[in-house]
Amino acid sequence: MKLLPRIDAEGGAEWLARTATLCLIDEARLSPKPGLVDSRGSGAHHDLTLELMERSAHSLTPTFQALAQQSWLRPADVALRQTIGRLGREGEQQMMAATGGVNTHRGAIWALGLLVSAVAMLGGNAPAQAIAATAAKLAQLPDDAAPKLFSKGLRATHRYRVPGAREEAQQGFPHIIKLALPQLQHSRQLGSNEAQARLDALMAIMTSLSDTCVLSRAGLEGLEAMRQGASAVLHAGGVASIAGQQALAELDARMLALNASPGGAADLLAATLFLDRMTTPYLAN
Ligand SMILES: CC(C)(COP(=O)(O)OP(=O)(O)OC[C@H]1O[C@@H](n2cnc3c(N)ncnc32)[C@H](O)[C@@H]1O)[C@@H](O)C(=O)NCCC(=O)NCCS
Ligand SMILES: Nc1ncnc2c1ncn2[C@@H]1O[C@H](COP(=O)(O)OP(=O)(O)OP(=O)(O)O)[C@@H](O)[C@H]1O
Repeated sequence: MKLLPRIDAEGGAEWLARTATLCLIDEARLSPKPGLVDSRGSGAHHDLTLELMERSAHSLTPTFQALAQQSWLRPADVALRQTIGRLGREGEQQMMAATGGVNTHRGAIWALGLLVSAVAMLGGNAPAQAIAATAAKLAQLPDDAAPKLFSKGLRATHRYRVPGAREEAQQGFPHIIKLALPQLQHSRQLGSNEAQARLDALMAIMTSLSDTCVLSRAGLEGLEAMRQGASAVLHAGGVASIAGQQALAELDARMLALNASPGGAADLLAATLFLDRMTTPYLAN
């Protein structure tokens, strides 16, 4: 794998932040995504629009930049964990201020925030697996300053006894490393265009994630519909094939009927695009 040239802390932090924001915007615009906000419309969401998602993404650039600056060449220890926990929570507040109190990117701040920190800890240059493993170390450390708040995601992980956003990070983002990135590369190699390859990567995540957004809104029936529908798209030949496009349209209709939206999968797609840009020179900017 070819890596990017080594970069310095200041320019590196700015570049990482810009790239993370771009990945959020790329994810939001990518269409057609089942149940999610995309350039066609709001999906299963009544309080979200593409414009709001983009405004939210831009509001997070300073947070990502501060995360990168504070993490540059630092080791994974409790002090750094507490710093990035504080910056992440401040980022959530900035997001809420920019969106008028709507949760657009809570899960994305968590996943991308940890990954931005991890790249910076590694000096701005490392393979995807090393970045994910470093982010996992951070996620495993305690953050005693974190308020013990109730959340829908936490309730879903307890009720259904499944891993959620926290565990995905603590395990080193297996849905990105083992499913999404390999699928992205595979679909590109088969000649899919970039949007099709990204949609295939989203499908790969959706075949197995316990997405607490889906569980909170549509229970196990919604989760099963998501997983089966995404498998059907990939088995039909992926989004580049006519049969795959048909299966994707069916999945979209099913998710809308169930009021289900795979927001966790969308966050992990944005994080996948980020790791892809970190390690694919022609996509870097
Ligand atoms: C751990 C987090 C995600 C809270 O998780 P919790 O499940 O309690 O909350 P919540 O339901 O609001 O958020 C979960 C979000 O993650 C996404 N998600 C859902 N399921 C999954 C999954 N299986 N895998 C990954 N992401 C998922 C969804 O978008 C969902 O909205 C995080 O918000 C947090 O602790 N933030 C504090 C600040 C911090 O420590 N930041 C450090 C890094 S910047
Ligand atoms: N393109 C997208 N469309 C919709 N959601 C997305 C998209 N990308 C990421 N998400 C994620 O989905 C989550 C939103 O899910 P959801 O609306 O279920 O959360 P909520 O605000 O907790 O619940 P509710 O809207 O039911 O009150 C966000 O935290 C965000 O991280």
